[in-house]
Amino acid sequence: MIPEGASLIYTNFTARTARLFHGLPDYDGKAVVLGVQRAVDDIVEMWRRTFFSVNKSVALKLLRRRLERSLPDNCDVDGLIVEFADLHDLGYLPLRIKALPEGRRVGMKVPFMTIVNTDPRFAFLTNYLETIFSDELWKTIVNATTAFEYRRLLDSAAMRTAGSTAAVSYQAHDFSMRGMSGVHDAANTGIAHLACFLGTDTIPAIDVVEKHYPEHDDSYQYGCSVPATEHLVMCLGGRETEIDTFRDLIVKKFPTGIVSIVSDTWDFFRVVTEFVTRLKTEILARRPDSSGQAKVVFRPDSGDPVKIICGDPEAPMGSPERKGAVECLYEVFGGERLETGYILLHPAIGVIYGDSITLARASAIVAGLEAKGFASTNVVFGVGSFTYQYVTRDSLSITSKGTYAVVDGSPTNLFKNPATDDGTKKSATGLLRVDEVSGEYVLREGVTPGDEEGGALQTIFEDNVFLRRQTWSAVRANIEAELASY
Ligand SMILES: O=P(O)(O)OC[C@H]1O[C@H](OP(=O)(O)OP(=O)(O)O)[C@H](O)[C@@H]1O
Repeated sequence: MIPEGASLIYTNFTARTARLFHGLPDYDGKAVVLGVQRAVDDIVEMWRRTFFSVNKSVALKLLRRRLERSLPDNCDVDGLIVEFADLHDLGYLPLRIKALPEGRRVGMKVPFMTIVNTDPRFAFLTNYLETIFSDELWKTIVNATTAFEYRRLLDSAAMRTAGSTAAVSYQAHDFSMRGMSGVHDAANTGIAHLACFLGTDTIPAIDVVEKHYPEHDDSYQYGCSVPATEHLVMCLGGRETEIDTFRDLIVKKFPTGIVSIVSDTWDFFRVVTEFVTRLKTEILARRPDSSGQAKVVFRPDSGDPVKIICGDPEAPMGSPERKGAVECLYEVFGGERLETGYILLHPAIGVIYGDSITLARASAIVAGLEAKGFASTNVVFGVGSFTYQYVTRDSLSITSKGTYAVVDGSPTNLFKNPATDDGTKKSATGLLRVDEVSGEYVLREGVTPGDEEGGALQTIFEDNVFLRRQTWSAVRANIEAELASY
């Protein structure tokens, strides 16, 4: 549909508005740039595997079959096939992709990526790829922005109540995989959590960062987990002998290090009162493993998370339910009063809650613990699909728009600005340049081709060659710098 004389099309990707994003009350409306490198790698590889490396006649036959069977006959399939035949002869995607550094945060309507064709025969390609780039990127960016908010919440609560953020890298653990849309989705958006935290049960996300953001040091820690039971394990042990299942796990199967045990199979408050009293000697006798820790972590998994952890003010006076999990464990094991004045539970025990956690619930739990005099780091959060799947592309309105083209040799600035919109959908125009001014990314529109070459958007990919690859430690360093400057 584009004019025959079009030789260049230039498009940008941007987050347009955070109106629907659920951040902390002081969220400043920026998006975390993440996943571009992974998406470019996978899209290029997908084209290699399904098109360029397939015998030309076979590739074109498959393409023709799909086009003819899915489009009405008013479409010029022969014309499309000629374009794809030429592309197959070229043998790669003739694109220049520029992006902001991953792990940095960018304001709304400032592009984090631009794409332009490098061969005048394939101007159509730029926006032909709009959908797949959007599809591969939006959720990683939204979830990285959410993970950043969890990190801000937990860092600031830890500083206030524990006097240190040392434990926070492990204080949010990714529980989302079973609630995501397949392995691809879980893995490629699970990297968002790993940009801000180390703990994850989305193991394929570790594979993704190791593959696409490799470190030189083979011992680099991209992400980690701990031994943890599911309800099945507890059910297999039997209701009447549940305490024996706990004892077996604590004493025989995992006599050292961290072990996390789901504890609500029948009666959570019986576990954190009666069972822990009976098992106290065995729990305190456990020894550190290579992590330097020896901790039994109790996992409630039902009820109101805030009340279960912090206590239910409407429960009967003196009842375990009124005290909540942390206070119950404190009564049995004690803890240390930190210099901040808040109490940290004995290092031999801990609590993780991972059922339908949201930023709002995590905030309420942290505040509830603080109000009771307990450090925020007494609880670890299992951040699951209730956080990472309850999002849409509109959470940050991530979109792609063509802003510049060359047609019949003439450059033209493009833009949309619908009269029926409130201005949110108004696009940038012309060639774009992003500069960093006092730590903020600022967009300049309609710049010259020479000016477009400079600025913070850096060429990461050109004509099948990845030119600038970030390591995961560089991504995390950017996240840390963003946290420090918030
Ligand atoms: O809801 P999410 O945010 O994804 O959190 C993860 C949840 O997934 C698991 O539940 P599971 O499906 O095993 O069963 P359950 O709901 O009966 O606990 C886990 O026990 C958490 O409760």
